[in-house]
Amino acid sequence: MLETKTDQLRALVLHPRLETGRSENTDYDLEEAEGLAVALDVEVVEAIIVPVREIRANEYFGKGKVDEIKAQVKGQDIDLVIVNGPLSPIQQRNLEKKWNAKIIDRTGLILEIFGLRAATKEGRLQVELARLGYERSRLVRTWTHLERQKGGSGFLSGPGETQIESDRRMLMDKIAKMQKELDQVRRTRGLQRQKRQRAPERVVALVGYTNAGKSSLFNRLTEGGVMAKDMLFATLDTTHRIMPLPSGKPAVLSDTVGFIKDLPTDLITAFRATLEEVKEADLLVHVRDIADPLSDRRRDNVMDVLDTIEAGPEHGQAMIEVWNKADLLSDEDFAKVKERAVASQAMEKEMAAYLVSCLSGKGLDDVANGIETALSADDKTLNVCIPPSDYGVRAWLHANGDVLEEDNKKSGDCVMNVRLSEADMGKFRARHSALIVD
Ligand SMILES: Nc1nc2c(ncn2[C@@H]2O[C@H](COP(=O)(O)OP(=O)(O)OP(=O)(O)O)[C@@H](O)[C@H]2O)c(=O)[nH]1
Ligand SMILES: [Mg+2]
Repeated sequence: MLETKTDQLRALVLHPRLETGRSENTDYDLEEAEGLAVALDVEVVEAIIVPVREIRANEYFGKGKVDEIKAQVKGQDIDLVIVNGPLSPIQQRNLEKKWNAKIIDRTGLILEIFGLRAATKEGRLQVELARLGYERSRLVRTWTHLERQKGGSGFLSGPGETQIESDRRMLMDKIAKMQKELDQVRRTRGLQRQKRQRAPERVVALVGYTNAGKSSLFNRLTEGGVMAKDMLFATLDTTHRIMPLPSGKPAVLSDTVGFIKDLPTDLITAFRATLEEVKEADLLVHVRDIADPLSDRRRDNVMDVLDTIEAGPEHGQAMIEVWNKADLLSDEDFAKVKERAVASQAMEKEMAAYLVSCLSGKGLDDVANGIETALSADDKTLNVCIPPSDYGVRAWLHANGDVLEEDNKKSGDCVMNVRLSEADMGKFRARHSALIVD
């Protein structure tokens, strides 16, 4: 359904700048908040930085500011105030009363965005569950999709006490029901993941800050990929596709939810299943918007989130970086950044980075090669001698490894030199150590 301009909520974006904290990047923070608001399809009437000397328990902002903003909300006919920071339920409630407008804080905003973007059934359930948890702690109805349009019943008026009680009961029921549903979806996904692990394809997961270009890269890299009916696992959902590696071998590429600064804990919990997948990937590809002035800070944010789920290089997981949006760099910056990327590829100790533009397609071949190189970095070779009775093993080696040499002896034995990933090598040693020569 197309919404006309007049249906859009008129929003005021406030970025609280704590006078005590570091504040050098406030402009970008404001810009990010504004961008998120736009992503929600609201009309941003104004976005302003509000200095906060001390956070007040009741209304977050000082009295003077609260009155000032009240006048602005009234004067500009604002429906929604987005506060780009954490509000306690009480602060949110009080400000809503005072300003007579709907308020959402940063967590609420991020939840809404995730809700809009969740593509899979699991994703939708996860967001909804996180949102319900958040609502429960607030005892006020947050902004739901149904209420997005202007003039929805009771949109601006807060619920009364009995309403709150029955809302709370309803929420608990709903949470329990969804938790069940989600458990079911997770079981299915767990099974799929097991299948994927048993399958010979390596799993490569894209991670990165929201809007860095993960999905764009995903689409680019899987362009030539088949939707793999003939592959070993049954379902590839919208976020898993086959990527043909330059050697011709297929890998499974998985697109993931974008990370963001101050990811609400509710969301991290809700997305645990998705994040598990990140953890178990053979390789992480960290997609970064290299033209973003806050690129480095956002890299740190992403690494922090990875750390909380015990994924990434710190936890022994292979990772490379893709520096996207090269087309947005000036010629001068491009040359400098490119030099850094090339240098990183040559250095053992540094994480290899590849400069690309998903928009123009420039650099994508290098990324594909980089992925293949990283995937095979820990490969090991092995000499085996397989008697005819064990020919199933031979097929397994062909499916899972690179057969570098193969010699069929007169005796019927097959002597092979095979390159295997570390993981497959482990499996092979555990099951067929008797067949290993050396
Ligand atoms: N100029 C330019 N824009 C790009 C490039 N790659 C992606 N974009 C744009 O950046 C925006 C975000 O791209 P996505 O691929 O959706 O980013 P994402 O990381 O998947 O974002 P989330 O899923 O929201 O976390 C889109 O508007 C893309 O068109 C690029 O190389 N250059
Ligand atoms: Mg995406």
